[in-house]
Amino acid sequence: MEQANSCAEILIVEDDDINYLVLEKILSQSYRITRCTSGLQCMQYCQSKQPDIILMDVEMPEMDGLDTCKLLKHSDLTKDIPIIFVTSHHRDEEQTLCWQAGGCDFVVKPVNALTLMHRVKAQVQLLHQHRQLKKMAFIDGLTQIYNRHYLTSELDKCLSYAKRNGTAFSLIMADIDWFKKYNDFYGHVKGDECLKRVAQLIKSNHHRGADAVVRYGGEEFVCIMPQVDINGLTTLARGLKQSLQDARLPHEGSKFGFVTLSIGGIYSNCVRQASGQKWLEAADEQLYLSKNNGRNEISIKELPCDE
Ligand SMILES: Nc1nc2c(ncn2[C@@H]2O[C@H](COP(=O)(O)OP(=O)(O)OP(=O)(O)O)[C@@H](O)[C@H]2O)c(=O)[nH]1
Repeated sequence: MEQANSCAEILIVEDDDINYLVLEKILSQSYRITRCTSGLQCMQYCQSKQPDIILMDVEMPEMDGLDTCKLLKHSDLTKDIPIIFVTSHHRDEEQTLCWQAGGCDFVVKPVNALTLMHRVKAQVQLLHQHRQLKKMAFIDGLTQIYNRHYLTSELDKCLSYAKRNGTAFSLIMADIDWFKKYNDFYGHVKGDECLKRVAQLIKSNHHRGADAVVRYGGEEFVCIMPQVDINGLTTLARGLKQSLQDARLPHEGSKFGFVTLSIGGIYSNCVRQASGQKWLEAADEQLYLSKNNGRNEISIKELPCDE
């Protein structure tokens, strides 16, 4: 595999050196180029790292470009990568096979440099727009952290990944205490300000890129933490409680005098239950234990495994 340049990453899957060099010369001015020389190598590469776009040769020994494309489109991890076929086939039925396999476009050999540049540029633009829209759809307008749609979309995927790899996973559900009284005392505008501050405090408690902080409901938050075990979860939950204590956001309606969170934590040191719904229900139970224990409390439990 060879790398060059910056910006979007284009993976060129091409077994022939001359053909590869032609494509690389056209694209390497504007994009980062990676090369795989077979369908199998491409599959392996994409499991660990997903390129922005794939330029796929159709004819390759062992696994051809069409079969490679079909396999990529079957995996959650790779199904959204746009695949442009590079084909010497001109007939309609051969080009139809490219579309049917899941390709988003194709260029014919011998490759016209201008056509290739424009086809790739169009896909890169679509990709940016798609990512922007996805980001907007997944961000909570008030707090600017992830929203419930994000959780619904990502939690099961993260859990399946953890289950496949037998790794740890933890989840926190946290709810601001007596928030109705906060709104009643300070008004909704200040209530919104408080939600923003708390969201930022929760976010700044997490330093790993894999963690995600979500506004789950009105004054309820969820943190998902891949590869975090009981020790990590305990540290993070205590850190969260402490950061609220340090911030001391005034709350006249609370017996503590400042804004606090009731926290429910669920962990599995080796994930076997991949249903996000089950994790959320279990975290909710722990959260309500914390509420019943007087609030500003942490309750943590291992996820019961019913498999
Ligand atoms: N300002 C503001 N308030 C909100 C928002 N979303 C939900 N709330 C308020 O959050 C309050 C939640 O009240 P409850 O569910 O009774 O819970 P609580 O008062 O926090 O009581 P405990 O959870 O039992 O400690 C309600 O008054 C909602 O109106 C929001 O976006 N902005």
